[in-house]
Amino acid sequence: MTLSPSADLTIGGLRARLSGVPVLHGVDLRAEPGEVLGVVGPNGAGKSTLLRCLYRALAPESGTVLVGGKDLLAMDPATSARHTAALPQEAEPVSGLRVRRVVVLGRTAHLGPWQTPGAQDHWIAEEALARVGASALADRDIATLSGGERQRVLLARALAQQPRVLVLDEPLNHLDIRHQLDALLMVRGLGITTVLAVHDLGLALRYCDRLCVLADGAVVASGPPRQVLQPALMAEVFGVRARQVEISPGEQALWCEPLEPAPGPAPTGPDPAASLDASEEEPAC
Ligand SMILES: Nc1ncnc2c1ncn2[C@@H]1O[C@H](COP(=O)(O)OP(=O)(O)OP(=O)(O)O)[C@@H](O)[C@H]1O
Repeated sequence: MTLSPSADLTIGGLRARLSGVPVLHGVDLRAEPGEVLGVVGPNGAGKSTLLRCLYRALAPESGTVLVGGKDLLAMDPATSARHTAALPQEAEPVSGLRVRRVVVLGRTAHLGPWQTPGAQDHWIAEEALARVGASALADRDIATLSGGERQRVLLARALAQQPRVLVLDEPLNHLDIRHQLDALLMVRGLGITTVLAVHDLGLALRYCDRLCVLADGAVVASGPPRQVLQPALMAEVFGVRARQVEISPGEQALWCEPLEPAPGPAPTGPDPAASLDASEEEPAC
């Protein structure tokens, strides 16, 4: 791995197991300050497992995670929460709490043991809600929100945490296309180092500064999105034929189709084509 003294996040040799099964096999990764780093890969590649190590939901078996040069894995929970904040893929269920209160909870990492949030904490929470376009939801019970609304509120909570590194696991889940684009542009505009697991490779191509491709728990490629999402890699890792298409000067879109037809149920009964009499006329259309 190339060591970058300026990197905000440096992951070295990260190995993790789930239920005793090795899932990450020595992941090396870095993100520069303010960079949006997309983590992509097929289902089961280990993206969520990697991200869970970054927000301390999972203790890796070995390896290092440095945030701003400091050892994240050695930090106490509050210190760690000031360094990384997360939007987990399966956001924990919360009910009976108003949205405003949920977002203020993001300030906990900045408060003393018995300290209650002050005016500045509430102001930061309101600003975070505004950033994700969810101010109108502030007085709602979080349990009553739609999936996309809830996703935006939990993103606001992560922003209110004011971390050095933001860890977002599939933040676009449940969001309609407009809110997906708003969320990506908002994240890019924050200037916070962000690690983003994302399935939509077209959006990853356009909105991430760099991509890391995971397959079977190992990094198989990383670099600028246009260099990474090349046909050979797309075929080998994702099983698709892909091509980058210039849609306007400097703007690429990704076109994909399966390398071979998707597996379907085996045909049953007589072959309809075989029953056609060769002399039968084609129906007129
Ligand atoms: N509790 C568990 N015990 C054993 N293996 C697990 C457990 N949880 C997940 N796995 C396996 O670990 C691997 C990585 O899972 P992970 O959720 O990190 O993948 P992912 O890349 O985020 O997938 P997806 O794109 O489907 O969300 C998968 O093969 C998954 O089946």
